[in-house]
Amino acid sequence: MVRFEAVGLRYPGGGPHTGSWGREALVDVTFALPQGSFTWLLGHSGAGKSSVLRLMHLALRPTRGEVEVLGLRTARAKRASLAPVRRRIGVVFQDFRLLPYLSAFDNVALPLRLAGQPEASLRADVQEMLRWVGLAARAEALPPELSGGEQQRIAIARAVVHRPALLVADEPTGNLDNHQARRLLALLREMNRLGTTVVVATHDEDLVARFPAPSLLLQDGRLHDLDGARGIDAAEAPAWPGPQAPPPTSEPDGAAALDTGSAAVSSSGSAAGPDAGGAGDSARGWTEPPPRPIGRPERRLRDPWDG
Ligand SMILES: Nc1ncnc2c1ncn2[C@@H]1O[C@H](COP(=O)(O)OP(=O)(O)OP(=O)(O)O)[C@@H](O)[C@H]1O
Repeated sequence: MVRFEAVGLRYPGGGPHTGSWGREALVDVTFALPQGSFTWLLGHSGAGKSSVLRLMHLALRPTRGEVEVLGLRTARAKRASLAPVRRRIGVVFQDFRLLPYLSAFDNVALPLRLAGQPEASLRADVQEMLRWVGLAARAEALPPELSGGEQQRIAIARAVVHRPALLVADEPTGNLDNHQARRLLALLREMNRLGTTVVVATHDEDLVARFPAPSLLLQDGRLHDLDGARGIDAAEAPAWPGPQAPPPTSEPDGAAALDTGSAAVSSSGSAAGPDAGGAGDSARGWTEPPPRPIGRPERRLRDPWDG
């Protein structure tokens, strides 16, 4: 669950060491997203979308109010308590944030290594993910040797390889063509169907129309229209076992997934056309099959394109 309560956020202003603060980038933002929900985060440039996501993945804390993520109230939490929660969050940054001196493989492997997964099992998981995003052949490439779209796909593979309980994505389709964007969304919806809470900030209205889901709309740092996001009913969805068993204290039971868009995913799959899998795709970057089982069988991702 993600909960914002009367959140205000101010960035330091007036330059370094001046001690002054700018105007509030977020003002009285209040909402709650149940575990397992899928939410669009909408708003014009500068409205505060990235700021909301930074609070969600614990890169920032609110200057007032409370932000609760995966059971942790972050506003006054001890620093040491943030790290284990961060490890359960996948982040797709607007500017990718790949480590330029690590290969594509090592970038994707990072969350698994941080979680202490043995190298032997880790190799298969990373290769699986690289295959899925169509970049298995570029495993040894350094990020500066990859195109913008390829870097974005590596960033996406890194964000989802450890099956996070919460995935936040900041304009994840910005460098992808329409076909790749639809496939990415199908993957995110499939992860969501399995129980991951997903929040996607975007300007892409076509994508939002294609994958309808509750949305949060920001205007000048204020929540404008909750569009039902406050009232998501998460009761019916299956529990998400999660790639890393959550620490016992971290999450109330009953974590549930809301499949608000499985029909949209399916129809998108068919809309992708007869070449949605197979050779046609590898030319465009994404290959079939989508991720084969990673980890225990019950944690497998189903093929989002199998209708
Ligand atoms: N590091 C920062 N320091 C100072 N002000 C910032 C910082 N980051 C964002 N802001 C300000 O906070 C406000 C919200 O910015 P934010 O990046 O959250 O918007 P956004 O909706 O994500 O925009 P975009 O779609 O262009 O990425 C803006 O007024 C911006 O100038």
